[in-house]
Amino acid sequence: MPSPTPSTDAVIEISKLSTSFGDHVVHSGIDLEVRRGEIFAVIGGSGSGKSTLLREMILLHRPDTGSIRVLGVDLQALDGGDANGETLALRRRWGVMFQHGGLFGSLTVQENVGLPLREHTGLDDALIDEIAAAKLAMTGLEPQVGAQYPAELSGGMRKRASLARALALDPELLFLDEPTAGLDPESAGEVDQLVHKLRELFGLTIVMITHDLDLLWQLADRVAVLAEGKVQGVGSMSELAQMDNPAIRKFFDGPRGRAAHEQDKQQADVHTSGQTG
Ligand SMILES: Nc1ncnc2c1ncn2[C@@H]1O[C@H](COP(=O)(O)OP(=O)(O)OP(=O)(O)O)[C@@H](O)[C@H]1O
Repeated sequence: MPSPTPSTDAVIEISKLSTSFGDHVVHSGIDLEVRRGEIFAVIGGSGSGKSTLLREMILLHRPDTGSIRVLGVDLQALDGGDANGETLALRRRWGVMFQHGGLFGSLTVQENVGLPLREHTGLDDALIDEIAAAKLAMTGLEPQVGAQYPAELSGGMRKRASLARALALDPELLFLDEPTAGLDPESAGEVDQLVHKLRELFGLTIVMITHDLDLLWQLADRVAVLAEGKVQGVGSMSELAQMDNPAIRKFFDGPRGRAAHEQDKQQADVHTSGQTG
């Protein structure tokens, strides 16, 4: 269930952001704000620049113009690449779950989860293993999974392991790139519940890119719609569903959009009748 009272304290502030690849303009003056404690989703058609925006927020790509502040730090002002102390300090305050997991095939699951701790802390191996095991448990994986290799896991387990790694350094901010893509509905539902639990337990701010309408209706506090290089609208799914903007309407009026909306309404009805009955 989306949180009804997210804080207004901004964790990410994006202003007048523009990005091009050659003469292909991907972002043309994007303004966005992500507030502390909210689950914020970015949606848009294929090629609308969602992944590029995510990459810009985590210092993997530099926009042409505009500014991005993450956790109070102006990313454009950071200098010196990854070796820079301020960059490292910032990187360890966020966790990223990449679309395809991004796990190293030659390392066990536990070694993968412990990797950020090895890179960013001076902790000894025994303690790193202990923390990695705790993170795996947090994401609902059995202890023996730690000794397995990514190729031995199901898609849902790989997502969980990737999430465990993203949580290794107890981040304040979590980026999820298509967290349920490629999963069967049951596994997708489990990831959905897990993300919800993480936010409830740790007050994480979560930014996700997703095409998953169930996830959007169930989880997102606010959603930004990208199209034609611009943010076409920002709001809760219910608010967006009311907006009279062709790019947003296209999203909601498609068959999948209508089906998901119907499902959400049914759930709301069940919830309401449960409360009053
Ligand atoms: N490194 C790059 N070099 C050249 N063009 C790129 C590069 N990265 C992205 N693009 C282009 O920028 C546009 C936006 O890509 P991006 O991956 O951000 O879109 P997206 O909204 O995430 O799409 P999808 O939903 O299909 O993943 C696309 O046209 C893509 O081809």
